[in-house]
Amino acid sequence: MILASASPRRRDLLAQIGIVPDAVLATDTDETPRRDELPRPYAQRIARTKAASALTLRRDAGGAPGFVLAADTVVALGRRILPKADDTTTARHCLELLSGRRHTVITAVVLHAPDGGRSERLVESVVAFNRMTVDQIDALLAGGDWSGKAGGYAIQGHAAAHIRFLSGSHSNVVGLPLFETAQLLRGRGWAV
Ligand SMILES: Cc1cn([C@H]2C[C@H](O)[C@@H](COP(=O)(O)OP(=O)(O)OP(=O)(O)O)O2)c(=O)[nH]c1=O
Repeated sequence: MILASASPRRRDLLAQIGIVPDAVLATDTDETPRRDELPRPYAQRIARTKAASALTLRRDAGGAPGFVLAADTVVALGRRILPKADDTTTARHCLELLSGRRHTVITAVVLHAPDGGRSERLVESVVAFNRMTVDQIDALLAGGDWSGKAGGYAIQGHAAAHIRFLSGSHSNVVGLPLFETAQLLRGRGWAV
């Protein structure tokens, strides 16, 4: 199996259910949303692109057919896609928007099977942040675990101290919904 993701979280989550990919391929996918693109179609498009790129890379390298798994996680505030935070300004902006509100975390999972078949799932969780003070947001930013995370926070990190509600899958928020991923794999003949 190839995991088409640079995310160490996805590797750890897969390991949690006993799956160790044979290779990890970070694809060079342009994750810029299209104009007026909505969160669900966006997550699906990006996950499909990551999977297709990994498939092409593997074929070009003459690799034998196998499973290719890709995912994309998006933090959505209504119809709005929050960015993946790569700097404190972006992370602060996200946290100010999320403070005191509920939002949706969407992960699109795409699985290519060795026989050429493809399966997909779109999984959603609802997360609610308590209202945060400026000092609390500053402390979260100082923690640094927001870096590279959709919406500028990590539920598995310091932000958990401010999350009062989660409905749905926790692993979905961290980057790979394990129950649904296991279902996809079983459906294509992988014994999970
Ligand atoms: C909301 C949230 C996101 N995240 C992570 C999951 C994803 O790794 C990341 C969203 O970006 P993604 O583009 O889904 O993934 P990535 O950039 O880490 O890796 P790749 O594109 O190579 O597949 O944010 C958390 O770890 N915790 C959280 O609470």
